[in-house]
This record gives sequence, structure tokens and C-alpha cells, in this order.
Amino acid sequence: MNEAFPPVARLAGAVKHYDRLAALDGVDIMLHRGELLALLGPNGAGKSTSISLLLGLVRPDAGCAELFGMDPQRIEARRRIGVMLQSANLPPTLRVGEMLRLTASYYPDPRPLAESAELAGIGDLLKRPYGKLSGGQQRRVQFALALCGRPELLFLDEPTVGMDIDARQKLWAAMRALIAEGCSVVLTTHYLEEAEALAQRVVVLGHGRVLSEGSVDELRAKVALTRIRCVSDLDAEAVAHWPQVASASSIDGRLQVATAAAEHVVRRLLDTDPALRELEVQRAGLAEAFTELTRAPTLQEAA
Ligand SMILES: Nc1ncnc2c1ncn2[C@@H]1O[C@H](COP(=O)(O)OP(=O)(O)OP(=O)(O)O)[C@@H](O)[C@H]1O
Repeated sequence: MNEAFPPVARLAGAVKHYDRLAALDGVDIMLHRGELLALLGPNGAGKSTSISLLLGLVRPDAGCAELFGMDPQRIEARRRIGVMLQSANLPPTLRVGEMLRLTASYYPDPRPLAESAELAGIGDLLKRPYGKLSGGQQRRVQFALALCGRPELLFLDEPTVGMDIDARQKLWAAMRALIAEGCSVVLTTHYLEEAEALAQRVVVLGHGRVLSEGSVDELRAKVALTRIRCVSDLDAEAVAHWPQVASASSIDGRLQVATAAAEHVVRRLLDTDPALRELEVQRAGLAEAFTELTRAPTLQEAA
């Protein structure tokens, strides 16, 4: 399906320096229609700078940033996007319903107010002044404002920070509904389970560069770690030095081992400790893959 449409957003060879610091150092990112792309990376990796370039808030020193094949500052491009940034400066005395109505009026084909409120789970907040809401409620209102214009592309910068579990799950459901409508989403998050649950594609940034890109499964396969847990008297520190063991630790009396050669390590564990019990072997999640990927440059530097 994707091939039939041009990319909705694109960074090509994007470079952005702040004084001598390279916030972005030649970043390529491509987003297709109906796709949720998760931008991951440790603090300072360049996620927000990438979003700022795509929004036209910051200009690249080299390379280019495009929305729908256009300069992101063009009004024709801006009318097709919705944005929820990490902080929002909204008038505290305005009621939520008024805010939604006003924001929707800037768009050519907005959603009906009730639909936006329903998607963001703020139906009961419409008459409340924005400034009187809790942090999590304000985040939901910001989400409603981002989607009320029926955008083709939604930028969500750490949208679920400060939300309780129920609100977070509702927002996940809303994101899925929007994707099903054909909306594209750029999501930055530090909650890896969020990327794991929602993203078709993940880009991992580190030190202003793309460290890795692919589906959640592809990223996992790249580091291909398996987690082994068991109850054993073996010394975790000694096991950590075995060949093909990436890491080993003792957590709550359980030995936990990460390895790319599960069969080999399981065999050695059983041979070395015949009393070993409660053996569990599980494919590593995105969290382990992410840690491994973002650690890689440091290891190379050290070599
Ligand atoms: N306006 C600015 N002036 C100077 N340096 C900046 C500016 N904006 C970002 N930086 C620097 O650029 C680098 C990338 O920052 P960026 O905000 O893009 O990272 P991030 O991946 O979004 O981090 P976080 O997860 O903490 O939000 C950081 O080293 C940051 O200090």
C-alpha cells in the first residue's frame, strides 16, 4: 500500500548544530501513510530536534526536511498535521470545549467536537477551565486538540507522560483508531512497551545519528538476545564472564542471564548446577534490544 503514496514526512541527510554540538548529524527518516513510527533514543539523542525540523520550527544547517513533499513551513502542509509537544502553553481560563472549537476552526475539515472529545476521553471535561485540570487531564486535552483537525499526520512527543494506566490505554486505543483511518503518527516515547505495542517501525537515535531502524521484531532480531531465568546457587558474576553471555545478574534470588546463544548457555548452566530449577527461557523485549543498540557506540569508542 505504502508504495502508492509519497512519504508524508521526510528528513534527508539532516544536520543541525547548536554551537559546536551536533544535535543531528546526517539523519534520514521517512514516514509513510498510515504508519506509526516510534522515535526512540536516550535523553539528548536528537528526537525533539528531528520533530522540530519536520514541523519547520527549526531549519536544518544541511540536508532537508519535508512534509507531504513540501517545505514544513508552508500553510498547506501545516493544515494537514496535528501536534502534541512535550509542553503546551494554553490559556488557563479558557474552557476545554471552547478551546477545541477554536482549534478545530483553523482546519478545513475538522472532526465534530463530540468525536474529538470521545477519542481523547475528555467528554466530561468540556465545561471545565483548562487551568483547573490535573496534569494527566491536560495531556488528554492536548491530545484532543492535536486530533480535532482530522490531521493526516500526527506528531506526539512523549504523549503519555503523567497519564495513569487507564488514560494511557485509552490513548493507545485512540492512536490505533487513527492509524486505522489512514492517519500517520510520529511518536517519541521513553516507554518501550508503548513502541512495542503500537509502532510499525522504530528508529533508534543516539548522538544525533540513526543507530538502527526497522520493525520491533527486526530490532529485536538485530541484537537477538534471549533472557534465561532460573533459581541457582551459581555466582552471577562468574556466569557473566562465560563466553556468549551478554550479561548476568542475581535478582530476588534468581539468576538472570542474557545471551545470543541460549541453547549453549542453558546446557552449560544445567551441567554446572544439577540442582538448578524453575528454568525460564524468553525472547528479549524491545527494552533489551534498545539498551544494546544505544550502548553500541560507547563500546566501539572504547575499543
Ligand atoms: N535550543 C537548543 N540550544 C542548544 N542546544 C540544544 C537546543 N535544543 C537541543 N539542544 C541539544 O541538542 C541535543 C539533542 O536534543 P533533543 O532535545 O533533540 O534530544 P531528545 O532526544 O529529544 O532528548 P529528550 O529525550 O531528553 O527529550 C542535546 O544535546 C540538547 O542539549
